[in-house]
Amino acid sequence: MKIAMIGAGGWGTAMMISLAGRHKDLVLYCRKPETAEKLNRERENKEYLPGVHLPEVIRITSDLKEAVEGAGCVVICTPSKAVADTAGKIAKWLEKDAVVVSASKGLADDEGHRLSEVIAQKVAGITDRIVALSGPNHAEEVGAGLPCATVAASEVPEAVQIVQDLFMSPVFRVYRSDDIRGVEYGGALKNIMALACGVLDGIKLGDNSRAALMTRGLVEMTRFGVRFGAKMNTFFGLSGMGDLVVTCTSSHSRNHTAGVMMGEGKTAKEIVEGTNMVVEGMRTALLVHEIAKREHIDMPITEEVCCLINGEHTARKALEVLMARAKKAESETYPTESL
Ligand SMILES: NC(=O)c1ccc[n+]([C@@H]2O[C@H](COP(=O)([O-])OP(=O)(O)OC[C@H]3O[C@@H](n4cnc5c(N)ncnc54)[C@H](O)[C@@H]3O)[C@@H](O)[C@H]2O)c1
Ligand SMILES: O=P(O)(O)OC[C@H](O)CO
Repeated sequence: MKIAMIGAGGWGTAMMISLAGRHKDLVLYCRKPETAEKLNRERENKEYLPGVHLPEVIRITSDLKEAVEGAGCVVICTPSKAVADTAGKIAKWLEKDAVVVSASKGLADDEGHRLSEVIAQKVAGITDRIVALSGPNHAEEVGAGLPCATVAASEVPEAVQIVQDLFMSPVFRVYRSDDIRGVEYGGALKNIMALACGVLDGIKLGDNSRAALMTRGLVEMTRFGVRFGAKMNTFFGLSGMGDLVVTCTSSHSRNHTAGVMMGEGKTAKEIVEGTNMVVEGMRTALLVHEIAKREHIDMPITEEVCCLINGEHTARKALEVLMARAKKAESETYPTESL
């Protein structure tokens, strides 16, 4: 089956390299012709995934029609803010009943639409085989062939089975899930907590406080997801806790790194302008905070992350606010869905 990857950042490139071990019809799409030409010439993505060879079997193009036409599986892996637009653009060349995979992490808009939802809207009438792929998978490690596990989720069982079969390898283990909401919310919201953990590490608050933040962060993520129809158990799996752990602790994480810089006093604007890479947690925090306010969902960590992004609180002030919250029983803070 032909597989098209739309987005040649670190993650799109790493997935292609992983797929190259077992597939022969692979096309990597990048927006700029000069980037496609450079990747073809150098066989290395020096900007987003340096040091990893791009196998010859991967064709690289800046022609979207060439990438999408004839593909049985199209993976969208742009920054979340560009997913809806990208899905709209691929629609006219998309094969009937092709599987479309959303591999980005974030929300589509401040209405709380998930990425797979906006993809489904854009490709309606052509295919309903939409799958979210999400888990603790840093591109640097996947590109280097280190082992990892992830989750493919969809409401369409045959679509999720196709993705599991296509992506599964001896070093890339794929689990199936029918809870696409939980998988997408987990992947989006853990980036907010990674920013917060980075801040905490930036001002050197220690390991105990990081464990507390990650645990309370998981409760907050779960509370939000369950309110919007996700299954609670999904947050305890790879796409929830698994991804939370890796993003809050790994030196590869752009979100954690950005948080460290915020803790050290850099502004959000300075951080975003200082990198070519996407720091999804900033956009997601602002979107989630708006939704949480509107829906009366208690999300104190997200709120403080937004105060930091907007320059309203210092890291010390955010800590003070979180530590001084009302006394309560731990159990009363869990979402109401029973396990
Ligand atoms: N890097 C990882 O380890 C990793 C792992 C899993 C998921 N993800 C997710 O995958 C998505 C992409 O991340 P990445 O790490 O590949 O990004 P990246 O920062 O490495 O690269 C961003 C890529 O997006 C392209 N881009 C920027 N704006 C665009 C636009 N408006 N339209 C189309 N393309 C645009 C850039 O040219 C570049 O190729 C994000 O949602 C991220 O959270 C990343
Ligand atoms: O580098 P980050 O913080 O964008 O995280 C990348 C992946 O989501 C980790 O699974």
